[in-house]
Amino acid sequence: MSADNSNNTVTIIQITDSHLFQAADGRLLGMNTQDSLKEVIKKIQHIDNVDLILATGDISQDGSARSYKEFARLVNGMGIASYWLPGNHDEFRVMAQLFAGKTNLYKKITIGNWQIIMLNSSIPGKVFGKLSQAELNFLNTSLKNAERPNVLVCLHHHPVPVDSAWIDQIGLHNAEEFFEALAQYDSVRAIACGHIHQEYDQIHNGIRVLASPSTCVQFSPGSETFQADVSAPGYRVFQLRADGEIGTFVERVTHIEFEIDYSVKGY
Ligand SMILES: Nc1ncnc2c1ncn2[C@@H]1O[C@@H]2COP(=O)(O)O[C@H]2[C@H]1O
Repeated sequence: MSADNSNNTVTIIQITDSHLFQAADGRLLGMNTQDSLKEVIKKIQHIDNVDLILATGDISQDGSARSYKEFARLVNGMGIASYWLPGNHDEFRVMAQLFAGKTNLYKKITIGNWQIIMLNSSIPGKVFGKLSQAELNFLNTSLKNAERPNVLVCLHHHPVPVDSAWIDQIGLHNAEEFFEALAQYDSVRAIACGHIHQEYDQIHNGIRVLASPSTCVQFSPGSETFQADVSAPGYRVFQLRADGEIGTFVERVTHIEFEIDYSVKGY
């Protein structure tokens, strides 16, 4: 995808870890994930001049065709271009079949003065992530041939430890290779990931690593073991400036009580 407005700031919304179910009333740790995504979307619709939406994986909890169709219906309903990559809960084959010929699964987006690269870090049957040789090759080629001077790389799994023992075991297992690839170019301004169900913003190896809250349940930052958090569903706003600078912040749904079962110790 390409749009020629290279002097403009590009506004992007990252949504992640929606965990939709086949059933409209599907719940994750007690929270109805379709309802929480709808509330997040209502809030995003009040933001002016959004150029595109990036969904960074775990769109579905159960990989069902119905969950993807509902996600597409809700997200496309905003009338904003959106691009999606898979997470560990997703069934990429189902996504690819359903959205063949559509732009949603494009892996390279050129907009303003930015190149966005969408990676698939999921491995069937595993909760942790790993970039296959094919994905690493794609990353290298895309960085080499980047059509703009500033690059944002997106993937589901966090490529850095986030100070939470249980979450750090299920991150990107070949993060070293990933950072080695990025280090060969001076164009990479940031990495955006999901999976950790909490906001995150740190510099690693000179590159800014950012994560967004989930559109449903959150995990407690810094917890050694699995722990659902009290914070509300949300999303991250990115303002990608033409000079490579990034403005970014997280927003959350307010004034709505979501049901969460804190006694559940996993899913
Ligand atoms: N109690 C637990 N301990 C470790 N991992 C868990 C636990 N409960 C769930 N998980 C997995 O950890 C994952 C974290 O994010 P996901 O939403 O990908 O899906 C979650 C589950 O697959």
